[in-house]
Amino acid sequence: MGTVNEDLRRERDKCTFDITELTTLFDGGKDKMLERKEREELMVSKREFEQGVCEDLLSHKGKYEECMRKSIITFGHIRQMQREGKIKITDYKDVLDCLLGSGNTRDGSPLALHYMMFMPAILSLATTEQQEYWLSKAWDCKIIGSYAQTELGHGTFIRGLETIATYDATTKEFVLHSPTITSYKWWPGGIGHTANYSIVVAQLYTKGECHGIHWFMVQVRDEETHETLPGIKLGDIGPKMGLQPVNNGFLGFEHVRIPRSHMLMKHAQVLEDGTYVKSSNQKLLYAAMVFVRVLILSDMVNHLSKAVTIATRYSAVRRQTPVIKGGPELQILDYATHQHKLFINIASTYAIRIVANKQWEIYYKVNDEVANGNCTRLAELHALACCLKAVGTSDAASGVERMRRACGGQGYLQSSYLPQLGAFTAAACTYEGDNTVLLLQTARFLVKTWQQIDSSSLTPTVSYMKPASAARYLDRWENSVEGIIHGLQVVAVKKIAGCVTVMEKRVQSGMALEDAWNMTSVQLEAAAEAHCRVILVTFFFEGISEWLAKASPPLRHVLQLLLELYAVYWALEKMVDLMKYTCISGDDAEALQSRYEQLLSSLRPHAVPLVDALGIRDELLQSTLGAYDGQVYERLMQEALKSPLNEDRVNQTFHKYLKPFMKGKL
Ligand SMILES: CCCCCCCCCCCCCCCCCCCCCC(=O)SCCNC(=O)CCNC(=O)[C@H](O)C(C)(C)COP(=O)(O)OP(=O)(O)OC[C@H]1O[C@@H](n2cnc3c(N)ncnc32)[C@H](O)[C@@H]1OP(=O)(O)O
Ligand SMILES: Cc1cc2nc3c(=O)[nH]c(=O)nc-3n(C[C@H](O)[C@H](O)[C@H](O)COP(=O)(O)OP(=O)(O)OC[C@H]3O[C@@H](n4cnc5c(N)ncnc54)[C@H](O)[C@@H]3O)c2cc1C
Repeated sequence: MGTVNEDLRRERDKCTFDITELTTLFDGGKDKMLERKEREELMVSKREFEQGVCEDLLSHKGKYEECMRKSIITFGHIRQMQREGKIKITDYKDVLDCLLGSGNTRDGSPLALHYMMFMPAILSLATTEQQEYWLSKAWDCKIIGSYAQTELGHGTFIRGLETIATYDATTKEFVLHSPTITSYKWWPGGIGHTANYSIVVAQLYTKGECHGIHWFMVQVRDEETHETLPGIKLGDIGPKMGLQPVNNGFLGFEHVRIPRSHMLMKHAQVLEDGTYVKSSNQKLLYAAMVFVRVLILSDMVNHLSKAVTIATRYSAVRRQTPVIKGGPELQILDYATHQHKLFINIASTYAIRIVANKQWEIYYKVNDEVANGNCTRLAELHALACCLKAVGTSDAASGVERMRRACGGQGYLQSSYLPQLGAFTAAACTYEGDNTVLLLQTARFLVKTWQQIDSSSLTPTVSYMKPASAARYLDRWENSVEGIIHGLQVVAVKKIAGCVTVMEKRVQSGMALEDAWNMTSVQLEAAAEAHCRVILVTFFFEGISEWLAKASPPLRHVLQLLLELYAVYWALEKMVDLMKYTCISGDDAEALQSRYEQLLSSLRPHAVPLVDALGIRDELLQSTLGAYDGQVYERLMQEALKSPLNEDRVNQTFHKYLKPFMKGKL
């Protein structure tokens, strides 16, 4: 729009640090930042995007069709980069990170699953030969894939899935069948109208024996006509809370035959004669889910970055209520309550980016070990990915909701883009494993770790449990980031130990272990969350320390404030636990509260620069409230005028219904 809003300009004039320096750290280095900018420039410079209609105003069908048009431009570009060797399948995590960050459809993409689940599942579950065959086709988009695991009857309990794959040794084929309505696949993204292949999860039967769930490549549509293949029943599941164009669908099979080679056989195999060869570790079959949970944490950074950018810029522009009679109205960013809403989420954005990067490092390390036959850290990785996916998506979802409220009524408008971000993050709390269920998986690992604490050496992410369980670990409270980490560690350990004690008592009183677990599961979920808080603050602390070593003094100061705010915020949030389990005193708690308020004031001048440094260009932010120039009122009006209801001065319903009603004729 041109001129920058005066208030926003003033905020930027006061900036004390080099914004590009921070963007470079956030992006993971200068090269990565330049690559991202170049990629985004190419994507948004495509004129075809401009010709589109506003997606928010379209029907369910219209949204799908418009998003398909846009996605093809995006993915055409990605394919071009891949053909030119600029992105490689070997850096698949980077590819996904880039795609998700640079996605420029408003409400998801029908091709999202192809990249987010179909290809990762091939990478995790297919043999080298299968990968060579399927990945080259998928990577080049010669085929488009979906991932069909969840069924109408079962999402969480995957061992209870009902789809059957029976091996027929005479024809060397599997026969896929959906025996009940509850066995219909329900939710696979892209299956509605986009994908022509899908990875399907089904109970494997061979030689009359069931071997549990396995993963199969199934063609569902003709490659030329896109017509559904015989025996396949599929369709769209209808409008959702958000992510309309993701094209989630249903899928059923009536005795559909696929070749033996279409079972993904990296970990377990069915030989030609029907002999089943078990995986060295059956949980390796769940590898794709672990990868995607790790990916989801990275994706939360994208959504939260957008939400805090929108809300912070808007809060600098928005003025409301003079504090001194007759004085100017304050920028809402100056209210401490508002800073309390905003700044923790800015800090969370940076924290989740750092933690997500650290989680990727662990993921690749453990994966390398597994490839060499060492599965020692598999359970730890699973527990880590589960709790970080659960707490990360939950923090992002509540953060986005807080940002929506921070924008008052305007945040409720689709044109603000906050409702869509809310729908993205809400969905992430459910998909790839409901958050409660995932936290209980982590709890299971923590309980086992606690029970073996004296007899075995602890893996790195739980190594704090041993020292933190010692009576003298925290005999003096310290109000510092390290002190808070120690306090949170003690809370986590005592909560886990408490759960074990409660369960043991319940079992001793005659309760079955399963019932004791269920009855204690509210506490178990909280214990897993407490452990995850330790991980989040610790990884953020370690990651910021690495950034501090590279940063110039003015930036260092701001990063330290951000880290401290994050730690103090969570200490205050968890004060009841700290009071219960550690030696923190009422005076320490008061001092922390007062420090928190100081931190809000100290961060106030840096708020706009901190979100500018996230580097989201307007075309990707797509928000009336969050654009760089802060011309919010002009944009709001411009978007409102596009409403189809404004096309007629008098809507036909006036004559048809309202007028007769007002005249008492209806
Ligand atoms: C890139 C595109 C660009 C586009 C650009 C343009 C657009 C830009 C914008 C685009 C934005 C995005 C758009 C939207 C995309 C939407 C994506 C949505 C994707 C979501 C897909 C899905 O949603 S897909 C379905 C996932 N559905 C689940 O996720 C089920 C959960 N349910 C379980 O996952 C199991 O059911 C559960 C609980 C483990 C129990 O499994 P179970 O019953 O077999 O196991 P048990 O509990 O008995 O546990 C037995 C022992 O196994 C251990 N163990 C268990 N798992 C283990 C593991 N993985 N690794 C190691 N160990 C493991 C455990 O710890 C126990 O260990 P121990 O015995 O030693 O204690
Ligand atoms: C937007 C979106 C996209 C999706 N995309 C795909 C896809 O592409 N492919 C695919 O296969 N699936 C997909 N899913 C499905 C998703 O993976 C499942 O919805 C998810 O795993 C939860 O399963 P469910 O819906 O059966 O919930 P349920 O398992 O029925 O859970 C319902 C409630 O019961 C609780 N609960 C269930 N079991 C337990 C337990 N053991 N202990 C305690 N509480 C429990 C849960 O916490 C939850 O609150 C998608 C879902 C969404 C929303």
